[in-house]
Amino acid sequence: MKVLVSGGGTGGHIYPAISIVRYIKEKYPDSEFLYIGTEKGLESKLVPNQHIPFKTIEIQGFYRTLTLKNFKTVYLFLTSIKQAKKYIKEFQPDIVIGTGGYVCGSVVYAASKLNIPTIIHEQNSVAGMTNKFLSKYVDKVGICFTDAAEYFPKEKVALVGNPRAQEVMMVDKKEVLEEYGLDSDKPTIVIFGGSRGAQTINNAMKEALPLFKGKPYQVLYASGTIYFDEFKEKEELIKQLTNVTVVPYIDNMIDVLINVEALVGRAGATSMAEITALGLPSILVPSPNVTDDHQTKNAKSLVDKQAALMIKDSELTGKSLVEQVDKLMLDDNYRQTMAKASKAEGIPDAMDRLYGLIQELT
Ligand SMILES: CC(=O)N[C@H]1[C@@H](OP(=O)(O)OP(=O)(O)OC[C@H]2O[C@@H](n3ccc(=O)[nH]c3=O)[C@H](O)[C@@H]2O)O[C@H](CO)[C@@H](O)[C@@H]1O
Repeated sequence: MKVLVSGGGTGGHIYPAISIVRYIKEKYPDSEFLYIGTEKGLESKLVPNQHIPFKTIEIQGFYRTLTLKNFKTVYLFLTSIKQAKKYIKEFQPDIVIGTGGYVCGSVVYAASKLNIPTIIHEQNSVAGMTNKFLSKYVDKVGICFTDAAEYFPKEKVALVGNPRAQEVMMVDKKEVLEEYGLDSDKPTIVIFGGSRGAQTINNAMKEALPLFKGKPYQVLYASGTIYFDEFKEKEELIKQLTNVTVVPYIDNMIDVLINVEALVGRAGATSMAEITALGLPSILVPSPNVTDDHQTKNAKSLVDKQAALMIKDSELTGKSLVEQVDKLMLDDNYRQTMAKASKAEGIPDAMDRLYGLIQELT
C-alpha cells in the first residue's frame, strides 16, 4: 500500500501522522510512505528523524483579521495545490490522510480533486479551520471527541481516537530516566508545555526550582527549544538540585511517559490521548491562546471525571505549581485513584479503528 500523510505546525498534528505510518509499516512492511509538510513547521525536524520520506510545500495560515497578507495566503494556497498535485501524481498513493494544520489543507484538497481516497483526522473537541474546510471534500473524518462531530458532515464521521494513544500502548518499557541524569527507582514527574513549550509554565518553573529541593520525587522538565536559553542563568542552581533535570525537548517522550508517575502539561489533544491511554495522573494548565479555548474544554473532560487536576494559566506560579505537584506526588493513594479514572477515558485501539476506515476506502 502507498500512503501519503500530511499534517504540521505543531507536534499535536505531527505525532498522530507518524503513528499512522509506524502502524501500517509494522503491519505491511512493504508499504511505501510520503509525508508532505512545510520547511518551517516542526515536522521538518521530526519526520526526517523517523526516516520517513519527506517533501515540503510553501504555505501559510489565514490571518483572522482583515489584512493584505491574506492575498499572499491565497496565492500560496493555489501554488501549493499545484505542487501537491505534482507530488501526488509522482507518488500515486492509495490513500491520503491529513492530521490537521494548514499544510494538509492543500495536500488533502489536491488529492480529493485527483479522486484519491482521503481521510482527515481531528484531534480536538473543537474542529480546526483546515479540517472544517476539508470535510466537504474528503471521504471520511476520524474524530477523538464526540463533541467534534457537529462540525462535520454526519455520514463521514467516525469516532476513532488518537493513533498516538495506541502507539504508546505498544511500546515495551525500557529504563530511560538515567539518560536524563535521574534515578529509575525514584518517583518522577515530567513537565512540559506542549510541543513548543509555554512561557507561563517556564516562568513558573524558574520560580519553582528552589522549592523542589529535597523533595522525595524527581522532576524532568522540557522547556521547549525556544525557551531553553532562559535557564542558562539557573545553571548553577540546577546542578545543585539532584532531583531536577531541565532539557529543551524530549525526543523519546513515549519511553519517558512509560517511566514516570505523573505529568504536568498543557491540555493539547495528542498529549491528552497519551495520558489517558497510559492512565497517567496529570495536572493540566490549558493554553489560553488557542481557538475557542479548546484546551480548557479538553482539560475539563478529564477534571470532571477526577482524572486530572487543572490550574488556570492565569493562576500558575512557582508556588501553585509545587503545591499541586506535592498533592499528587506525595500521596500514592490519590495518584492511583486518579490513574484509574484517567485510564477509563483512553481509546487504546484508536489506530485499529482508523485503519478500519482506511480499509473501507482502499
Ligand atoms: C498552542 C497550540 O496550538 N496547541 C495545539 C497543538 O498542541 P501541541 O502541538 O502542543 O500538541 P499536544 O500537546 O497535543 O501534543 C504534543 C506532542 O508533542 C510531544 N512532545 C512534547 C514535548 C516534548 O518535549 N517532546 C514531545 O515528544 C507530546 O508527547 C505530544 O505527542 O496541537 C494540539 C492537537 O491538535 C491541540 O490540541 C493544541 O491546542
